[in-house]
Amino acid sequence: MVDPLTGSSGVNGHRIADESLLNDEKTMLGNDPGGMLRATASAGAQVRESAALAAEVDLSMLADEGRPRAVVVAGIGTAGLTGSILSTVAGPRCPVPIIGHRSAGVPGWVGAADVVIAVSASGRSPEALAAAEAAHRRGARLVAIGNPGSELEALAERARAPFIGVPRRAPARATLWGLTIPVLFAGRALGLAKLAEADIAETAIRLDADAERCRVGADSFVNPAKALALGLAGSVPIVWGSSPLATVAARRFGDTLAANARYPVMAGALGEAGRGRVGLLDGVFGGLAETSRDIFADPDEDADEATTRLRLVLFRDGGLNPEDDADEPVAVEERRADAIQTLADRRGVRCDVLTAEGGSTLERLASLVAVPDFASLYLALAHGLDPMAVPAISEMKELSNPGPDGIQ
Ligand SMILES: O=P(O)(O)OC[C@H]1O[C@H](O)[C@H](O)[C@@H](O)[C@@H]1O
Repeated sequence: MVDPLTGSSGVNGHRIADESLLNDEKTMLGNDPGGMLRATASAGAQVRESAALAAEVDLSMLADEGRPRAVVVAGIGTAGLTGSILSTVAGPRCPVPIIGHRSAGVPGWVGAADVVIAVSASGRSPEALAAAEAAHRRGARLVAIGNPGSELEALAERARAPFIGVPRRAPARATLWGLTIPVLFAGRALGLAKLAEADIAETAIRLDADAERCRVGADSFVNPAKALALGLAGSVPIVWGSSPLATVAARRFGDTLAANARYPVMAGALGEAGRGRVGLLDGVFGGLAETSRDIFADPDEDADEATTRLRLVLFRDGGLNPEDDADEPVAVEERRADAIQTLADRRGVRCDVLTAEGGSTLERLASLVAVPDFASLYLALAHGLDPMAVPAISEMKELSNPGPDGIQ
């Protein structure tokens, strides 16, 4: 139990990342008592399990009244990210707006013509519960996704709305795939997202293969997640995505780096960053920090540890195929991605590049999420931090929720 009066209680770990910890399997597992590594390695299994669970639920009533005016995906944190994923999979030509709603309830305009997808891993976030309630009250079509036996399930039952139960075995942020697949099933039932069984299977296979490459026993030389984590150690990471799909992955990495490794991160779309935030490369953590570096020094041996530097992680999409019907031609995205690498290079800001692979949107997204998910855990573990227990999150909840007697 965290003592709310002493803000740093429960916080331990080392300020400087210790590379040797990442080759010490026993210590790593000891620092991960909640099993975040195991939960993250289950991504492929989550995809298969959720697909089987979602297939058992009759979602036909969602499409009964025809195409909705809008779809609102309501949920917070990881649950909220599933809305961005649905919108990415539905693609730029989706005829219906798909809107993520990350605060309690639903937007004021939601009514009988709309569909609300309420998502909560625990099945009890006030945001998703209020959304499900509001959807029911306003006569919107509702589907709820989350922990079986939860308040959310009870609410869905009362509203006579379909509920897809996703067993909760880990914190929400390690259940991304378990939550995502049912949201995509709902999108498919509405005729808005293409989701072939083969794409689901291929995505699960890719997640399994990446989990294998990133396994705890594989050392930093062959483990892409450990290598990425060590590159980021001690830096201020900037994570930019070259396309809408790559930006979803970039934001996900921002979330996991913050919650698991407790690093401050700037994450977003490269197109937008290019109009403002790219200026960071010239600043005190970027070009200015780099000009003081000894250019003959071994780049991997940073003598000047006191200087905090930016580290750019660029997620490149590359485009699925030339007839991709996105509004922005792939060539424009590619040129912008090349440009940012040149800018970083000119200033001595180091840059990691991850390029999407795979045949479907879902698989390509998975290819950009899997390794960074593990990297966020390894970065936590290199600092001796338990990636699951985040005292600040519990403390925040304690301080901001009313006590049993109603006094805050
Ligand atoms: O998915 P839910 O159970 O509704 O949780 C939503 C969010 O709640 C908490 O704030 C957790 O710290 C987040 O990691 C989580 O994503």
